[in-house]
Amino acid sequence: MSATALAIAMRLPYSAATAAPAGKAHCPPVSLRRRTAVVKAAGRTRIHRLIEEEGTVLMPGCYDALSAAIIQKSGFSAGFISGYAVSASLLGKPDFGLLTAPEMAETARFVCAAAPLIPIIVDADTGGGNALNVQRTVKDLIAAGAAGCFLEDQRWPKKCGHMRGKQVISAEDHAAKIASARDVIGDSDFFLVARTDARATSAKSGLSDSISRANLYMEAGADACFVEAPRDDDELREIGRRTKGYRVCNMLEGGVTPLHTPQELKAIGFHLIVHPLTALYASARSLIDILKVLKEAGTTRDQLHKLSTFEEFNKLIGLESWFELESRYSKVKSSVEV
Ligand SMILES: C[C@](O)(C(=O)O)[C@H](CC(=O)O)C(=O)O
Ligand SMILES: [Mg+2]
Repeated sequence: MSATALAIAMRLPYSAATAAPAGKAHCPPVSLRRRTAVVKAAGRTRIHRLIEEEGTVLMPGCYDALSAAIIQKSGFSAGFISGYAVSASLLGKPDFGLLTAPEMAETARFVCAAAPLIPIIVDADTGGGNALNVQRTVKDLIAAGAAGCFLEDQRWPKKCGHMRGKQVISAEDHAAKIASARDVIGDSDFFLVARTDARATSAKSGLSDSISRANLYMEAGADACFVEAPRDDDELREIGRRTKGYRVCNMLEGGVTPLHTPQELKAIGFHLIVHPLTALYASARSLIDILKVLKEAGTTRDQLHKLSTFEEFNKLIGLESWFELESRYSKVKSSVEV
């Protein structure tokens, strides 16, 4: 029996089943590791605390430093870096498995620095490969300052959860990836969401398959599960009833899942509500509209109300604090010269 299968059969964290034999051991004994896992499951990350305080946490998706700063300024208590949106903004390409894990980690560094007051969960897609690649990806995201990630069970090259043509890897292989992520997270303040895309693989059995997968991934060490792309309210309710632990719901404008408020989703058992594309679609809409004006009229002077003002924008990115810094160090310089 493989280590993963053993871990799953024994309902142990994968790490416990793969611990080195006594004598060579560099891992704590199984009993200790299990206890550690229990303590972590009780949840001591920023995201656990937010869920405990707020019940449901509404997380808009961002795609760069500026959109993250605006999310923080708008008063949201957490944010999400959307793979779909970064693929679009950084590469100008669809969510089709083209964005790489290092590109996302680099984006996460800029985003987390631009919104330091709120925890940011990152879309890690499939984690960049197998269980070993997952460890590198998660380490890079922790180093970038991220507060957690989503890790999905699609076969690479993946696609946006609401597109056709998705495939998934075996449940056991993804459980191993979740266990491997859990091991590398250790004591870091990092929240692990296991996503399954199995709903789309069969109209008949997709929902029950994705619910069993979500529960398996929870046992492998995830903090929350995310069944992607339920089709209607009955399916949302079934996910709320039959999956374990904290649950993520994806509210994609134009996707296959009906849109709901956090209160409505709370009532059926969801905790983290992602609006991954609201900011991206709003920016695209407003760019399309104003650039049309500029192209046709050759000026924006009659449409200035559609733009952020010079003052408003400079305030948004904290210009005054940079003037203050500049003057502080100019004084130091001039006193040295005198
Ligand atoms: C959440 C998501 O993974 C993302 O990249 O933002 C996407 C977006 C979406 O289409 O809702 C996904 O669901 O695959
Ligand atoms: Mg994604």
